[in-house]
Amino acid sequence: MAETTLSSTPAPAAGASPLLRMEKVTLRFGGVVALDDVSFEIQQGEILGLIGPNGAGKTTCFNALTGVYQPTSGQVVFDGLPLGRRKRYQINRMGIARTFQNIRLFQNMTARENVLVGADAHHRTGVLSALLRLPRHRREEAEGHRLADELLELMDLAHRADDLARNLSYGEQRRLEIARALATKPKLLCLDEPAAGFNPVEKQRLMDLIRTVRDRGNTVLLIEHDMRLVMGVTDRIVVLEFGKKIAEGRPEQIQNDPAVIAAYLGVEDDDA
Ligand SMILES: Nc1ncnc2c1ncn2[C@@H]1O[C@H](COP(=O)(O)OP(=O)(O)OP(=O)(O)O)[C@@H](O)[C@H]1O
Repeated sequence: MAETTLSSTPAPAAGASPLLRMEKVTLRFGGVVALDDVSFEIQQGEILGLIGPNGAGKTTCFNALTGVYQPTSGQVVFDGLPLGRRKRYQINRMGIARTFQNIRLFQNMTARENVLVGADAHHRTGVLSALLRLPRHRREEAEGHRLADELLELMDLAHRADDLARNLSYGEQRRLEIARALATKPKLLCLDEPAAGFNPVEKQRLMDLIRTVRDRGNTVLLIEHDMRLVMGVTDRIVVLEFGKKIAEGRPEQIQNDPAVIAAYLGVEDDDA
């Protein structure tokens, strides 16, 4: 068995508590063990990459921490609270937002309206105050519009604000998804293959955007197949293979880890 970098993972700052903890999470689909006793932490303010060959369990991991699936055993703790059996919208309100591998926008709504849907999800006032146009609702509405415009600007989409989502280019739609997720004011933003289908220039731009998002105070969990992007933008990386965590560490450690190299080359790591 090749040595992994588990022991060389940088220790969190003294006194810091992780934003998210996966604690011995196992998730089975019938006979398939999609996640097998997986534990890792995401520290506040870091960009963590989640990588692994096809079918390794990355998306299942996202699904476990956004409430799409319940772990068969183990638990996810976010901001000090176990997610338990909370529903997706409740987890979103706790501060976890995500984008999807396949773009899921409201295609017949404008870019701004798509972002406003995200902002609305965060509003505290209900239908009655909306109908009565109570001051608190009006304030939330104005704040939602301000935030939508700020996020469209951030994602370089201000000039597309009034265009229907379906008329946006592929890259613009991907950035709009990120803007919509950010509109829910998440503490943790989970990006599922945000660079899929991007050319090198778009990938570089996305790396800059991810850094900007972190600099705004978000923590980022990134699933991505493009190794240059992952190595270039993440602080730490967790590697899965066949549902198990096989390594964890800084990009330069992961890049040279024999178990990771073996997993990607599809050879036995004893032979590597
Ligand atoms: N809803 C489901 N029902 C049954 N099996 C599933 C389901 N979702 C995922 N799996 C299986 O769990 C395993 C992990 O899949 P998952 O999609 O999490 O991998 P992944 O690392 O995200 O792969 P990719 O990089 O190809 O997207 C695979 O064997 C997959 O077939």
